[in-house]
Amino acid sequence: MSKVALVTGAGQGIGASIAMRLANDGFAVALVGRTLSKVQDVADKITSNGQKAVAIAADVQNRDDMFRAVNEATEQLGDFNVIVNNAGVAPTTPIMEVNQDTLDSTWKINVGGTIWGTQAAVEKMRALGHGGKIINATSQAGVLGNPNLTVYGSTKFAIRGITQTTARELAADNITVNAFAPGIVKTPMMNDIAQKVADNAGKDFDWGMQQFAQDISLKRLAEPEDIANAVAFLASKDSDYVTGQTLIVDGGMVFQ
Ligand SMILES: NC(=O)C1=CN([C@@H]2O[C@H](COP(=O)(O)OP(=O)(O)OC[C@H]3O[C@@H](n4cnc5c(N)ncnc54)[C@H](O)[C@@H]3O)[C@@H](O)[C@H]2O)C=CC1
Ligand SMILES: CC(=O)C(C)=O
Repeated sequence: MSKVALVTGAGQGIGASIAMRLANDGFAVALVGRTLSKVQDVADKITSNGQKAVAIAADVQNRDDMFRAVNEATEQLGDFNVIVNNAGVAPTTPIMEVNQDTLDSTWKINVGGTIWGTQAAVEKMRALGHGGKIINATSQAGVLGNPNLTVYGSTKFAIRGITQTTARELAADNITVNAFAPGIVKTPMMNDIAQKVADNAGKDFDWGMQQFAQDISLKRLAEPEDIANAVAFLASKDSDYVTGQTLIVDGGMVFQ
C-alpha cells in the first residue's frame, strides 16, 4: 500500500510542486487549500498520470479544519505518514507599517497552521500505531533577518523553534520533525513581495526582486521544483536519522 502524505497550500507554487513530486515518488497525496477548485486542479493533474490524489478544502488557521482534513485524507487514502505544513502568507511589512490585523492574521496562518497541522498529524499517527514525518515550511527569512519582512520573518523564526521543540517531544513516537527553508522562489508569493518592495521605493519589479536575489551564489532564482527535491528527501526513508533540522534550499544565500 502507498504511504500517504498531506500537503497544505497545495493549489499553487511550492505546495503544488511538492504534491506532484511526492506523487512521483509513490505517495498517495492529499492536497489541502482554502479554495477547493485550485487544489482539485492539481489533484486532477496527478490522477491523470495514474497516481493517487485527493483534494480537500480547509483553512490551516482553523484547528477543526486541520483535524477534519487529516481524517478525510486517512479515510480516502488508507493511511497517514507525512504532513507538509507548507501553507503560508507573506505580507510586506516595513517595521513602522505593522498593524494589529497583519500581525494577528499572519501568525494565525503561518504559526497556528503549523501547530494545528502537527497536532492533527500526531493524533492520527498515534491512533494508527506508527511513526511518521512532519515537515514545516520556514524560509531563509526565518534564518537571517530580511528588511521589510518583520512580521513574516518572525513567524518563520518561530516555525524553526516549533520544529526543534516538537522534534524532541515526538521522537519517542518515532515521528521526525524537520523544516525546509527556501530562498527566493518563483511563485506568486515572491512576485508579490518583490512588487511591493519596488512600489514602496518607487522602482520597478526587477529592482524589487534583485533586493532579495543579489546574494544568491548560484546566480539564479529557485524553481518550485528545487524546493520539492529537498522536501522529497525529508519525506523519504533516507532522512530517517534526521530530526529537528532546517534544510536551507537557497542556492547559497545563507550559510550556517
Ligand atoms: N516563494 C518564496 O520565495 C518562498 C516561500 N517560502 C514559504 O514556502 C511556502 C509556500 O510559498 P509559495 O508557494 O511561494 O506561496 P504561494 O502564495 O504561491 O502559495 C501559498 C499557498 O498557500 C495557500 N494558503 C495561504 N493561506 C492559507 C490558509 N489559511 N489555509 C490554507 N491554505 C492557505 C495559498 O492559497 C496558496 O495556494 C510558504 O510557507 C512560504 O512562506 C519560504 C521561502 C521563500
Ligand atoms: C518569501 C520569503 O520567504 C523570502 C523572501 O525569503
